[in-house]
Amino acid sequence: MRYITAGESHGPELTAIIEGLPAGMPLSVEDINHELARRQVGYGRGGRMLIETDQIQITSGLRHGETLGSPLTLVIENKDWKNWRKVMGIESVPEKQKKMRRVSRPRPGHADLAGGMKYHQQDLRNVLERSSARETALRTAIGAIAKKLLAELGMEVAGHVRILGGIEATIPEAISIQEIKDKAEASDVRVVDTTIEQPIRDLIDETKKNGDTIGGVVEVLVGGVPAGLGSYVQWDKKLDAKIAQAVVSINAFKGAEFGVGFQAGKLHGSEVMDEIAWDKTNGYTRRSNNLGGFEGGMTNGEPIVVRGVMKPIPTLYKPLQSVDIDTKEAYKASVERSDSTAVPAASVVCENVVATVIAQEILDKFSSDSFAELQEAVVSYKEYLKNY
Ligand SMILES: Cc1cc2nc3c(=O)[nH]c(=O)nc-3n(C[C@H](O)[C@H](O)[C@H](O)COP(=O)(O)O)c2cc1C
Ligand SMILES: C=C(O[C@@H]1CC(C(=O)O)=C[C@@H](OP(=O)(O)O)[C@H]1O)C(=O)O
Repeated sequence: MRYITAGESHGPELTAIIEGLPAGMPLSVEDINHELARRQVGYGRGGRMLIETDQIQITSGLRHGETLGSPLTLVIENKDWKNWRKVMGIESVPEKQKKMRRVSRPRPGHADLAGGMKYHQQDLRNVLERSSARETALRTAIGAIAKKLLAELGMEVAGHVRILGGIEATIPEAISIQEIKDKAEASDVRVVDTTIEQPIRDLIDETKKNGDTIGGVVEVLVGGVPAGLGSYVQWDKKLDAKIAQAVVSINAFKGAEFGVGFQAGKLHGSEVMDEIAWDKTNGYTRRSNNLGGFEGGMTNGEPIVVRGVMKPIPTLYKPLQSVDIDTKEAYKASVERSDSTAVPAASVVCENVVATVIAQEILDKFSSDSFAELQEAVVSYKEYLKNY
């Protein structure tokens, strides 16, 4: 399964084309809209989310609630477009109009300066429109389809915020993936640990008042994944590496780790490796899941546990020092309407990009022209694993 996304943040709409979904998979607009709505909420977001009500239009690849196996086209309208028609029009316009909302003082941490230099652009809006995380609405929509596919095959995905602006959540050890899902859903900062909800909201308010921003760490868990997805035989077949790429490709994400992750550098082997056990009902199991479900670039049958770190939002209402690209004089960076933090929303994006990579891997491994064929293949593979 492959996909491509298109669309500017303040253009008329966002579009994605997905190819390689099996035919006959049940899918509804509601499945996708639910996920889009989850991405839009979250304490700390700016004014844009009050304008948009992201809704999917499916213009190909679906008939009577089932995929056709042909390319699926997704469209999301940008409601804000009506406020930007003059700035974002596709027709040629007089020089004066071209300068409307021109950006010439690049924001440190955003794509503005590097993008302007690379693409020979003198209006940095031509960079920021596409580098904006508005695009993550589409990746969430694609992930919603992936999640639907995974759910039909008995795999569940949950995501939550572990750290926001330095405030860290404590997670009970025995918590199930379903509980994480439900608890994170019930909170506008998407934390499972209710004791830190208010302190986080207070910190976001304080940060916003100071014209500053905060980042954090999100965690995604995937349960029910069979052992043997991904491979050690070639570097680019390693599934943990593909997931890491997907996580770090989310705007503002700077790193990914699995299981104990970077802590592994401080621990002994005896504290990290997951001891192997076997019983008749479940086949092989592990006594711990320190490696986050991966060995040799392959799933090992334990839940996948992956975390991503998001840097603070680069646009600051109290802007940092920059340089005007016309005069080369020192100026404060430009200020665009912005979020104070988007970590809760990004936890939803993270769930969805991870789900997409796993769905891609499953569609690669098993016969999947039709959904029935895929289901049968997965059931029989799981049975084989149990008897291995
Ligand atoms: C859901 C989400 C919302 C974001 N909102 C903003 C925002 O309002 N303002 C901003 O400057 N950056 C925002 N970002 C981050 C920028 O898109 C990102 O920093 C920028 O594209 C540069 O890419 P990089 O940080 O990955 O290097 C957001 C990111 C995500 C995931
Ligand atoms: C539009 C979204 O996020 C945007 C991501 C973003 C950025 O620079 O990445 C900047 C802001 O855009 P605007 O200036 O239009 O408010 C965010 O709102 C979205 O998540 O759908």
